[in-house]
Amino acid sequence: MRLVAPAKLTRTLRVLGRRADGLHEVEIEAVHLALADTVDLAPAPATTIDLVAGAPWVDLARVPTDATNLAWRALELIGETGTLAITKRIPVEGGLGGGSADAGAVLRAFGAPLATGRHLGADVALCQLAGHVDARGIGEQVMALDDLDAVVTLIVPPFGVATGSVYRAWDALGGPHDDDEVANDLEAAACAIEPRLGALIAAAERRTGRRPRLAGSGSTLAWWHSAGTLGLGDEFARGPAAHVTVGGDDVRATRLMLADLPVWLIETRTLPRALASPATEVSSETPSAGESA
Ligand SMILES: C[C@](O)(CO)[C@H](O)COP(=O)(O)OP(=O)(O)OC[C@H]1O[C@@H](n2ccc(N)nc2=O)[C@H](O)[C@@H]1O
Ligand SMILES: Nc1ncnc2c1ncn2[C@@H]1O[C@H](COP(=O)(O)OP(=O)(O)OP(=O)(O)O)[C@@H](O)[C@H]1O
Repeated sequence: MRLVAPAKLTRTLRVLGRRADGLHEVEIEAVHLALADTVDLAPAPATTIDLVAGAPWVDLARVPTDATNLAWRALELIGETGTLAITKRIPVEGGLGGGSADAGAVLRAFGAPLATGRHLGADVALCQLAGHVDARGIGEQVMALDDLDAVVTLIVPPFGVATGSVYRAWDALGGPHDDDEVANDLEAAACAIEPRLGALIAAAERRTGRRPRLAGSGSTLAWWHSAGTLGLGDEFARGPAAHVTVGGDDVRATRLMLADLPVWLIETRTLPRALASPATEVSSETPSAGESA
């Protein structure tokens, strides 16, 4: 069984405050993208994980292959075992819910109730539901919204940001809020702990005239525009590229230097909820290791 595990992208992320247990109350509107991991699952008496890098920006060294992998934990939670072959395309620690996506895909395939994955992570129910989602509480109270059709352009920096550190920085900064229509209350906190993010946002705004916003807790940045609209369309004509197709939707990517950092520029689009299902066709072509360096 081949499962599609789409990346989640927050459109608005408001942090309402810190609870007594240290977790934060949030209000999130998020979509899922054609940029997706695939999880090939086959029944077996014991669980094993095999990882494949499905895109050159994926750092497999940071993904566990033991019982701490969120896909393995999801299987364990519902009392199943099997071989999991995960093709990672979602950047690791990119704020796009990579681990939660894989766990959510496993839970969705078995029709587990949405509350099942809450102890695996605040984002797991959101990823299990897929499509366009509203999330409240610590992110685990989810509601399906009508599909939202949009093209997005992502900047994937050569570093990740740990979610817990970003929420702690939000507390330390006194809980800043963001008035933008595409608000992310965690952006200032992420920039405080990772100054290269602020430099990338400024360089990206200078280059395109539009400010990209932080995805979730970062480190990915996102514009809700096509690369063409941003004047970046020509970037895809040269240099090493990666190409992924999910349900007929293309994900195209290329290398770019921004603020003296080598980043990946990825154009993708929102994936309707119905396509986050086992029958969806997924394929990818990635350049050789030499080209992707
Ligand atoms: C930033 C978002 O990804 C936006 O969708 C989520 O709010 C975080 O979801 P997640 O990555 O699934 O987060 P978890 O793995 O559950 O939590 C990682 C850490 O982030 C902090 N955390 C997470 C969610 C939340 N509502 N409040 C928090 O304070 C906690 O320190 C927690 O230990
Ligand atoms: N299946 C998985 N894929 C990726 N990372 C996993 C997986 N299972 C566990 N992890 C762990 O989760 C950590 C966070 O990776 P992930 O890509 O989920 O971060 P993220 O996208 O920033 O998360 P979020 O957006 O949910 O805050 C990794 O460093 C890794 O150790």
